Amino acid sequence: MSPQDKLGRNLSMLTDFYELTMSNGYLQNGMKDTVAVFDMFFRRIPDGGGFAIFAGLEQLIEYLSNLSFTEEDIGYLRSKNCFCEEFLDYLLHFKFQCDIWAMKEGTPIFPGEPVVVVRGPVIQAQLVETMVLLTINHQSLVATKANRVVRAAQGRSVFEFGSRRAQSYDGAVLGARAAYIGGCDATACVIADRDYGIPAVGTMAHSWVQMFSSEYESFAEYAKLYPDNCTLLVDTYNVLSSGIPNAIKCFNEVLLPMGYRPKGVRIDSGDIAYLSKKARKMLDEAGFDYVNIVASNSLDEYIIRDLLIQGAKIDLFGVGENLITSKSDPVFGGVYKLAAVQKGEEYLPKIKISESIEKITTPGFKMVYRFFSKETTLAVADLVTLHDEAVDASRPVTIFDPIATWKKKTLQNVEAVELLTPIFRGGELVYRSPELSQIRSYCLDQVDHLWDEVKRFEHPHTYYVDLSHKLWSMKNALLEEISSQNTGAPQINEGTSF
Ligand SMILES: Nc1ncnc2c1ncn2[C@@H]1O[C@H](COP(=O)(O)OP(=O)(O)OP(=O)(O)O)[C@@H](O)[C@H]1O
Ligand SMILES: O=P(O)(O)OC[C@H]1O[C@H](OP(=O)(O)OP(=O)(O)O)[C@H](O)[C@@H]1O
Ligand SMILES: O=C(O)c1cccnc1
Repeated sequence: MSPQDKLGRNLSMLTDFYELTMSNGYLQNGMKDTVAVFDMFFRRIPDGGGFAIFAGLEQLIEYLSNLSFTEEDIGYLRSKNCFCEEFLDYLLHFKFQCDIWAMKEGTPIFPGEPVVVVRGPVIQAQLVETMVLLTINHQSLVATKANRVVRAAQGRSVFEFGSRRAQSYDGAVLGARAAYIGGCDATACVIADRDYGIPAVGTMAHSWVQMFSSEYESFAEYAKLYPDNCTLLVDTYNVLSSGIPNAIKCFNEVLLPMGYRPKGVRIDSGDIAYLSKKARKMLDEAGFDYVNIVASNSLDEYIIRDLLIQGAKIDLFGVGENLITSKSDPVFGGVYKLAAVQKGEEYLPKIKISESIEKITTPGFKMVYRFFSKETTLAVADLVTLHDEAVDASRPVTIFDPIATWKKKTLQNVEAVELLTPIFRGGELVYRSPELSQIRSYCLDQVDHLWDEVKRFEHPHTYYVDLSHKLWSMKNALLEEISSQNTGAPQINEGTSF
């Protein structure tokens, strides 16, 4: 039987066709065992935010640990009439051999820095591109969005309610996982609880209320069944003249006599600020000041922020479609680029040229450090270095903007933390993913170590991601070399790659 993921699927063939044609080509060109280094990085933070959250590593590990090809897969590939038998045999006996370094899940990440580095035989390092990008792009997108929503809620709980509007199964289940990493407290998605241990929660739908001859009866029957977990949906008919009075009646006549404390009411339409304030007053006056008010209905970080500015009395937010699809900015544009090729003991840097400066890749086999101020404990800058370059933070470290090089900053009294952790060595897994709840706590803690200026929604401060002097010099030398080779020749075209 072929290895499977949590939903019973073998995802080894989830790769773009060109990965296979290139890998087949590398083999036929005698380059099969040439060691290449690829970086995954992203260029733009969704929603104009100041940082993103790295997520999806566990699913990438699962995929890479299970990477193997069945006779059926090989038969299918053979039917395409473009792969040589040697390549098909290579796939049939595939054994993963790459080294991988990655950020830990939950780490705040910034444009331009490698978040995953893959080093290994190019035939393999090429093949895994699609899944590296797919898993990390999706979950980082949702974790980033969730973290925005959670920050807007200012300490109030956020429940992820998005399964029904997610883009398919993995969008729902792994979206719930990513949302939890980003700081959501719970999910409505049952399988996400069963398989990932994300607390599953729920209230009731309008259909439940509509199924009974009266709103009160629907509340009373629900309360009798679930007395210790009773949140009533109060907006099916009229929140203030019907829903809240019936909820109070149900609490008094059903739950209190049973010896239970009611939990909450949910408002899912109308002017949520206005209704929540009125509902709070009514509940308080009836002696239920401890009953939570839950709000839902196409919420996002901006509406939540606005509701709180309006003084809405909401204890808990249920957020679905805008979170699970990251509707306002639904693409996390992480890319996977060749950075170096090993030659003997050396790494030949590889660069991808572009007309736009930001799109020129940073060559070389690299490492990323984050500097934390020992005084404030806040993150002050990231430094991308060559992989084996030592960073001595015991002395002042001068960093500079890699484009506007005159912009310099000297960091003193800082601690340097290596951000890329070894995940695979020679194809062997050397990393154990923490429990999901630990990843979530780590994420929230790391976000606490960012400056408020980086965290604001509008025009956040651009966090420094600089290159070490060695790396910057190497990149510039390469650019000089390329431009001198092109002297007299037509302009360097977009797409020129060395
Ligand atoms: N006080 C408020 N300030 C800002 N946005 C709000 C406020 N109250 C509700 N909203 C948001 O306004 C939108 C209202 O959506 P919509 O026009 O569908 O109204 P509705 O109340 O859901 O109507 P319906 O009764 O038909 O369901 C939702 O995204 C909701 O979160
Ligand atoms: O609006 P979202 O942020 O996506 O949150 C999830 C929504 O899903 C439910 O509505 P739906 O109309 O699907 O079912 P219902 O009949 O229970 O209201 C729920 O009442 C929320 O409004
Ligand atoms: O439990 C809920 O209240 C819920 C679940 C899914 C979607 N909307 C609401």
